[in-house]
Amino acid sequence: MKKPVVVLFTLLVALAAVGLPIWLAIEESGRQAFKAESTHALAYARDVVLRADATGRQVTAGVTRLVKQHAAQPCAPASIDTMRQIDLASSYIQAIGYVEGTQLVCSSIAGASRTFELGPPDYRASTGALVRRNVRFPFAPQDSFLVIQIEGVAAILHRQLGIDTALSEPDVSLAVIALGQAEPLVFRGKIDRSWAGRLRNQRETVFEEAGHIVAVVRSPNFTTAAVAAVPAHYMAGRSQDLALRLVPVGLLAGVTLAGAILLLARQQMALPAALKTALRRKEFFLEYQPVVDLRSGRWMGLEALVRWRRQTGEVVMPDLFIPLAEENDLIVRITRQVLDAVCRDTGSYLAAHPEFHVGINVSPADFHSRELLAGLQQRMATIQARPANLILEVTERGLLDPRVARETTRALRRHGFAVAIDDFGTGYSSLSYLESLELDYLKIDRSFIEAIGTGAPTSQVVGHIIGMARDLGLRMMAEGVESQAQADFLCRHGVQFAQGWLFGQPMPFAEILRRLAAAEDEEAVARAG
Ligand SMILES: Nc1nc2c(ncn2[C@@H]2O[C@@H]3COP(=O)(O)O[C@H]4[C@@H](O)[C@H](n5cnc6c(=O)[nH]c(N)nc65)O[C@@H]4COP(=O)(O)O[C@H]3[C@H]2O)c(=O)[nH]1
Repeated sequence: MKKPVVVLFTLLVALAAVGLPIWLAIEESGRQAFKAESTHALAYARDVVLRADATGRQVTAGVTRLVKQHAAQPCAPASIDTMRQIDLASSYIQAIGYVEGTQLVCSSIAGASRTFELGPPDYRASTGALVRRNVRFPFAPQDSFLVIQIEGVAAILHRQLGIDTALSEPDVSLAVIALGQAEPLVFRGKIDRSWAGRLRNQRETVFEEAGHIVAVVRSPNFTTAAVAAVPAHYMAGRSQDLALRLVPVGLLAGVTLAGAILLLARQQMALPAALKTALRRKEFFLEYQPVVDLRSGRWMGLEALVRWRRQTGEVVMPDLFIPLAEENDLIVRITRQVLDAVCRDTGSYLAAHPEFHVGINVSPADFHSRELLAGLQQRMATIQARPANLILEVTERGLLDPRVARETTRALRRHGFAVAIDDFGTGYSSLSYLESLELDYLKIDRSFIEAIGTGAPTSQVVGHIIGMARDLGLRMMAEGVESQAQADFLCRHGVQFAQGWLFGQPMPFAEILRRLAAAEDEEAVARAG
């Protein structure tokens, strides 16, 4: 990616990193405010259900008592006395009386001396009760009453009873609704007739509609429901309060995140420059990992692995900087320094041990560079080693261009260098393509070695790779061998060489020399004994 694109992209990501937590904080404030107002509305609706049910129970009890005791003479003085007792004992029933037709013929209010016209009922409930929503009496013309008539007994209820809650919040609307009826039994404020329908089969529900947070709660005892509607501006106020607390936290998190992104991006963008400086200061050094002959257990070679020691003392591993060096056209210069280091470290050992080899990783750019072969020849001559001492390890990525791959591998081998295909199995090289190349070794990637004996889908792949290498007449090296079981499996299946932590981790060449010398001493002792 070009630098301006990277800068623009980084800035966009940093901006998103600031904006996203703020947006999330605002969203969360809204969500929490809705939750709080839902709880608020539900509390009112549940309270109204409790009151409505208590009213219903008192009405049923009053009616049952009157019918049981005075059905024969409902307007006799004894019945009027019972009516008055019911009145006094009940917290919700205003008055109770006996009805004939549409007339209240006697009641706890006026005894049997005065009758009152109630008018026709508004509807008959599913329980058989007749309901009049709006009855006025001549002695209290300013008030209207709810009258529930069961078995000839009428209970007179004040329309505010049951919804005389939330007095400190008069803009909260409340209602008791008989399910299936369009008009509420009692209500205050603005109630939409369709709200009760939103209950469906649920016991309670909450939703936001028409500028209100609406809660509807079904009565567990009667075919009624209570509705409470809290104005949405309550939520806005609460949301603002929450946002005032959450947004600064979001802002802080966003700015920290954006700062971290910018810092990382700066470091990333500074890395190519740092790599150039590292090349100038020669900050790269090598560690070597032993490669063993699986049958004899002897070390028959090494793989050179580059590391970068920064001025701070920090050692950077190749997985982090090789891809960057490849992207920034610096890899050929790094390979040059790697070759110099290999010659410096191993030169005299290789000159004295013609059968020993060192594997060197070459990137696609090295493989395409004309200077690779000449540079190798010149260095081998200087240290008086044989080209066969070096194995050039190239990944499938480096062999993507068939023409270059064929020419380079042929030229290298003609001059005595060995070529290995590295990390085999991670690319897409076909058998026929590999057949057309001149190669010496096939290195089986660590991921397939890891899978041996695990039952993982890739555990079968190693067998196919071994078969393929055999068909191509290539010697095999397994990478990343960590257990004796893996080593035994590979040896049994004809893999000749292996490297991995089982045999030795990458180490400085001085340590390699010490171990090689110790092994030689042991062999000498064994021979003498
Ligand atoms: N978990 C596990 N890991 C093991 C085991 N045995 C070896 N390894 C690690 O596996 C990697 C083997 O090297 P690679 O496949 O060529 O993979 C190399 C190679 O592709 C690249 N690289 C290293 N040195 C150079 C170099 O000089 N030039 C180029 N172009 N690439 C290099 O960097 C990669 C990583 O190198 P390292 O970090 O040194 O990691 C090394 C080595 O330390 C084991 O038993 N278990």
